[in-house]
Amino acid sequence: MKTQIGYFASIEQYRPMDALEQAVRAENDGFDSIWVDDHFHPWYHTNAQAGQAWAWMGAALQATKKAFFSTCITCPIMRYNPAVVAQTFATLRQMYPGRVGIAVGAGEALNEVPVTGEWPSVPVRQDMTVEAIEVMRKLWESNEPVSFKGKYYTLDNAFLYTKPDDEVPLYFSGMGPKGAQLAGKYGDHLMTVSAEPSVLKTVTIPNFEKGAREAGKDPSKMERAMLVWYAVDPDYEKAVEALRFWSGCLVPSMFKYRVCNAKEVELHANLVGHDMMKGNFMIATDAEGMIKEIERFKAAGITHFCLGNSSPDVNAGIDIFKEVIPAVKD
Ligand SMILES: C[C@H](OP(=O)(O)OC[C@@H](O)[C@@H](O)[C@@H](O)CN1c2cc(O)ccc2Cc2c1[nH]c(=O)[nH]c2=O)C(=O)N[C@@H](CCC(=O)N[C@@H](CCC(=O)O)C(=O)O)C(=O)O
Ligand SMILES: CCCCCC(=O)CC
Repeated sequence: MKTQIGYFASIEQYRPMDALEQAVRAENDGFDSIWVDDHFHPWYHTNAQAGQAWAWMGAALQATKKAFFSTCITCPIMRYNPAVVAQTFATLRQMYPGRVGIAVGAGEALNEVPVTGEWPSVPVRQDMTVEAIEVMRKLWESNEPVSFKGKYYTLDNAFLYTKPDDEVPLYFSGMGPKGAQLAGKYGDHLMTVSAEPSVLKTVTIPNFEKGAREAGKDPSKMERAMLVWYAVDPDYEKAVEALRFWSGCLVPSMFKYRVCNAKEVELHANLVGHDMMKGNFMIATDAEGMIKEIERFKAAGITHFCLGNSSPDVNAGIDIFKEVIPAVKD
């Protein structure tokens, strides 16, 4: 499978219009795809944003010409009703044929708790995600009104009047072994996030392949996408520190507990050391260093990169890819 290089235009880290300008620049520099975070509260408090992802996608699709777009990722189970998620992405894909996908996952307390007050366990949220996908696919595929009574969701003669000519490709996020297996079974492609190459090779990807085979699919035809943050700067330590905004994502308890306050996440994020950041993010002083970083994850099985740019000079962090992309594409 051919390697694809995507740009993660963060509307948590950057103002929506700045992220849109980054997306246009990234497309012009040769990125294949643009991904956007779907958040209610952000992963840091100071100078953070949290724009609405679908509103941003409509504007960014219109401002670009050919790049593929997807959220990275949408949780379709609580603050959003899956039928409305299906309607939104069907509309976008009809308007921009071939250019729109969706990535889904079991959610984060940061986004679901502030507006629902609910936070079910991981296994329950994974089960809800699987049922939400069933709801979305029924609506995308049916030529007749759909009635459905599931464990979590109900459709009563629901019909999508606005549909694309083909189905919306669905990436399923799996961070843990069970999540990865579900991704293979119920997703069209895998999405994962900042995992170490050894974990990808021995846990995430084998479980994803197992799930795909259980569903009778050929995993070699499915993408393995990964969101990973990077910073490029001639001063290596400055590049590491520029990734501070995302260091809360490296704290496992942020996923286990009901942490929904960005100020609290920031307190934990500020305690993460440079060693941990160096192991989990891509850090380089020049194009050659970035090429090596991408090759490291390609060797572990990643085929589609969603690269979150946290470089001190954001535009330089995009333009360096004019040199990187031709070198890493097969
Ligand atoms: C927590 C793990 O669950 P998993 O289903 O594998 O992954 C969950 C993630 O997909 C979501 O949280 C996702 O919504 C996060 N996310 C995101 C993910 C991604 O790959 C790329 C980009 C993004 C950006 C983004 C996200 N979410 C948003 O809402 N918006 C965004 O923009 C996990 O570890 N699962 C394990 C099982 C863990 C478990 O059950 N633990 C139990 C204890 C078990 C025990 O002790 O025995 C517990 O914690 O209670 C697994 O194997 O699946
Ligand atoms: C390990 C981090 C997973 C979540 C990342 C996220 O929500 C940022 C967009």
